[in-house]
Amino acid sequence: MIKMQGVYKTYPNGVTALNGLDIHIDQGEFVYVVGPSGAGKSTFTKLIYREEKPTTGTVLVNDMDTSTMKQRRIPMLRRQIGVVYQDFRLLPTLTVYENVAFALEVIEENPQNIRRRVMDVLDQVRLKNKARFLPDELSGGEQQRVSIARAIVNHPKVLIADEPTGNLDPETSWEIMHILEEINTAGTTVLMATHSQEIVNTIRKRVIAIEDGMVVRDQSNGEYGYEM
Ligand SMILES: Nc1ncnc2c1ncn2[C@@H]1O[C@H](COP(=O)(O)OP(=O)(O)OP(=O)(O)O)[C@@H](O)[C@H]1O
Repeated sequence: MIKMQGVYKTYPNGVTALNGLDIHIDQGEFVYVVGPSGAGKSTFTKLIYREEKPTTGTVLVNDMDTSTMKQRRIPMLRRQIGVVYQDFRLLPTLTVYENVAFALEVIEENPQNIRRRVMDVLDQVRLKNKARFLPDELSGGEQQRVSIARAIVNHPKVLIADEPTGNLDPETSWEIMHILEEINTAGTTVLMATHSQEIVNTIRKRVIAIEDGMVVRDQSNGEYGYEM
């Protein structure tokens, strides 16, 4: 369902971030993307939700070719993909409820459905009791759970998490991992870029290691493989 073939990406400043990627990920997989800083992990994920386009090569997501896709089709692609960032990226003046509802309002979902779906998803990330809080009234782990709720409220086929535990303490990181595992068990493909040796070596999944813009390792039940 995610298929990259012969993908190269050179940014306008001349930096080559991806150097011939061939990757195939099936629906329902859980994949860690690991590798040194600057290896191309974020660039790889950005190609999937068409934040960036490859310089050459093809990127297929659910049979849509994101490399040649017309601008007006991008919203349709993004409806199938949820994204979670290291720094949460919540809107600071909106409540927890409003941050999550916003994702549905922009696609003009009807108000009754919005209410039901937002409360369901807040229940899933165990934050129903904080629906009226503002982001800065929450802990880092709670903010990340809101951002996960926002990412999945539209039932995406793919969830991309770019270092979702990067700003969190170990205990909170495990909570986030359990939520990501639950989402994956329900059928969503999860792609997680991470520098956490402990997480990758404990919750074993497929590991794709990228170095200098190339896949140097692709292991099922893999390990982190780098010294911290
Ligand atoms: N918008 C951009 N313009 C120019 N160069 C960029 C841009 N984004 C990333 N790069 C460069 O592309 C290379 C790969 O960056 P990328 O962010 O994909 O790496 P990464 O593996 O995610 O790194 P990290 O683990 O530090 O987040 C780096 O050399 C980076 O400086």
